[in-house]
Amino acid sequence: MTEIRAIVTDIEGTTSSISFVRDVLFPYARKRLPAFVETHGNQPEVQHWLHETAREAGLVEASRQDIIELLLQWIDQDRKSTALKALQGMIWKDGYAAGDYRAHMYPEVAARLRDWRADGLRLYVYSSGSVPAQQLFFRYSEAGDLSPLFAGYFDTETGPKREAESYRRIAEAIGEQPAHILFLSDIVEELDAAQSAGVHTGWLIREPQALPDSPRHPVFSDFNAITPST
Ligand SMILES: CSCCC(=O)C(=O)COP(=O)(O)O
Ligand SMILES: [Mg+2]
Repeated sequence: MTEIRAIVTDIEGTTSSISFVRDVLFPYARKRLPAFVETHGNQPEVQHWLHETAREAGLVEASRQDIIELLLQWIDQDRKSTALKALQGMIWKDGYAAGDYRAHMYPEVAARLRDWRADGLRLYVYSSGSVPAQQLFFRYSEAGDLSPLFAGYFDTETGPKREAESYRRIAEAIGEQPAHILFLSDIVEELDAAQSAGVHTGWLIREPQALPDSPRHPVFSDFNAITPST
């Protein structure tokens, strides 16, 4: 492997469990979204994302109630909408601040991120969650405040995670050739896209998931199994 200088990691299913996102964060946002939109719907940033929601759905004239219904459907469908993710992030902020939950981290993740930083690697996040949501996630993690370990965050405003161009943009933004970057994810289509852009890949397949017969990316059962060559 060429020298790896930067690691870009996904969150859900990679650093953290899918069930924390689906069973804790999503229901928290779902329950509070109608009141949040009613209370904060006139704030410019919230207004912007409500407008983007309607635009994404192709709705020309949508009432606030229509948009709320749509967003609730999208939460149930786990739609990776940039607008939904931005609004969810704003709602989650209160839950973290109140101590209602802390972000799940697989047990080895924090120590391994620290090792990589100590080895001089730069760490980044690329997730469908909005950048503010990612920052909260690592700041209020079960393993303490991990946010100082990261040099930057990318969300779907950079582009969809299943498109190669998004990984080229990330490489450019962090000032590295794709060949010096390792992208970690649990989703093979994201890894395919990263590989098409020339980025190295690591496929996190955690127990009890079965290993594929002939995986098209290097497979790791956890972060301890990853040794980026530097
Ligand atoms: C940033 S925390 C919330 C994660 C989230 O909403 C999500 O959709 C996770 O997607 P990922 O790209 O990290 O698999
Ligand atoms: Mg994932």
